[in-house]
Amino acid sequence: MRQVIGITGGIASGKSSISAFLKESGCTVIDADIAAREVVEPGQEAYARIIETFGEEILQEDKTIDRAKLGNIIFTDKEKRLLLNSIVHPAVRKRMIARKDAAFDREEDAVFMDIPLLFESKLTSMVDKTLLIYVDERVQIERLMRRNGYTEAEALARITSQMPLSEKKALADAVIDNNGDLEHTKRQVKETLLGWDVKIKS
Ligand SMILES: Nc1ncnc2c1ncn2[C@@H]1O[C@H](COP(=O)(O)OP(=O)(O)OP(=O)(O)O)[C@@H](O)[C@H]1O
Repeated sequence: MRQVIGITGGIASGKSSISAFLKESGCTVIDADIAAREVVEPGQEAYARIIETFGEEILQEDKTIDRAKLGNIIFTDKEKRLLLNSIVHPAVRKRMIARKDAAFDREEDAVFMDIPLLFESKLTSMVDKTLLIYVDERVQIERLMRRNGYTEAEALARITSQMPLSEKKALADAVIDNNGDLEHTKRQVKETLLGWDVKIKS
């Protein structure tokens, strides 16, 4: 049975680390953040619509969209934020679905989608199963401080601006504990996938 498995979690909970492991094991992992960047590149349909809507002043000299400028506009204007989302979100979904279809055409058994805001953006209809990468807040703060060079307060501010991982836990089909070392995490992923009848190489 072909399955689409959504990988989610919080900031610095370990989604990318798990995705890298799955890719090394020969799986297709479709990254929502990457798709979101690709659909607004020059030449894409969403790119043209964004310029129509927001004007050429949001372009940089090299004609790419100035994401910071656009971010500032939508940060203070809810209507514009919804408008931008109505352009970008369907394009992202379409792109991810095309990648998934291509993987299934290659006879792959399962496809993974790394979607940080899987539950918040109600994208669960895109996936058959959800895998939550979980860490305790203490570990999350430490890893975020180390990775991004944040102070503890900066790390905590970013964590608390998101839906609590404890809430996401209740929504997920399986929870992977990433508090320990990566080998321990990988073992849990393999076991969970085995339980779902998904075979991966390593
Ligand atoms: N089990 C682990 N043990 C030690 N360090 C880890 C572990 N898992 C992840 N890390 C480290 O923690 C940081 C966050 O992990 P990662 O980038 O995979 O998280 P993420 O969920 O993809 O983050 P974001 O959504 O913020 O980009 C990275 O620096 C990573 O190397």
